[in-house]
Amino acid sequence: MGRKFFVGGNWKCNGTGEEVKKIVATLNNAEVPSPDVVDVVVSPPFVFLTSVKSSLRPEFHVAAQNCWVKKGGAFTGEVSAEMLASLDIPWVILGHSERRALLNESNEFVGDKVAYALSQGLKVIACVGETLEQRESGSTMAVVAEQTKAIADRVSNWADVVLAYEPVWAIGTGKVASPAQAQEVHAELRAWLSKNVSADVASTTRIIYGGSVNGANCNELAGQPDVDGFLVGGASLKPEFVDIIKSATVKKNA
Ligand SMILES: O=C(CO)COP(=O)(O)O
Repeated sequence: MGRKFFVGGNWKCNGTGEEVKKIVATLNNAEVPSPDVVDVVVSPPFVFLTSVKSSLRPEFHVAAQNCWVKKGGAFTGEVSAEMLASLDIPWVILGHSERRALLNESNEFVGDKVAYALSQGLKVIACVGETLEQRESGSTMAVVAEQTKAIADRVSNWADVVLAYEPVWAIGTGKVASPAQAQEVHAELRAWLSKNVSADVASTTRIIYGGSVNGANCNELAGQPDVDGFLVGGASLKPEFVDIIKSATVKKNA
């Protein structure tokens, strides 16, 4: 079926210069499956992007955690997609729930960002996910479908998109989705893509899970048929991120 496992590390707003050097050294010294088996992408804060890119082993890649919605210009404090592209930063995370919630990024704004970043040659990790309240009221699928639709309405080529399902209630809480809960939403998202985009996009687009993934729970999650990898927060700052990268072999052997 050819969906290569994908492990992203979202460092969020963490790390000093010294800490970043340590994380990079750990990753550079780790024994991990070959790049034929797993894509590894780490996402440091903007200020560390170029130094991490140049010091990280070449088969691992970097992602920005955000970029501006359109061409750069008089937008103080923002970083544009074309700046990232000009520095050969290959990936960007867009629509993370922390930005949706704290910075009021709407579905439409996130969709516009995804389309613009793709137009500039970046690859996008696009995040969707429901809050606890939404899950408890039974609207999980409606919420993630709406978020995905705002992207699908603006994007025609999905080859450079990875979809990250990150339930808000599982982020940073230690309350990981059960393998069955993750599988259920991933399968429904894939069915949504099949119905609303195309069967081909549904079968080739990687849908990764994020929310309290760690070295102890990654293998069981990776064993789910529609879980194509992870977007890891807290544990991506620790040596156990290497164990999470290794969970790619669970999928390979499944
Ligand atoms: O938000 C996340 C990744 O983008 C997940 O964060 P945690 O792994 O810390 O729960």
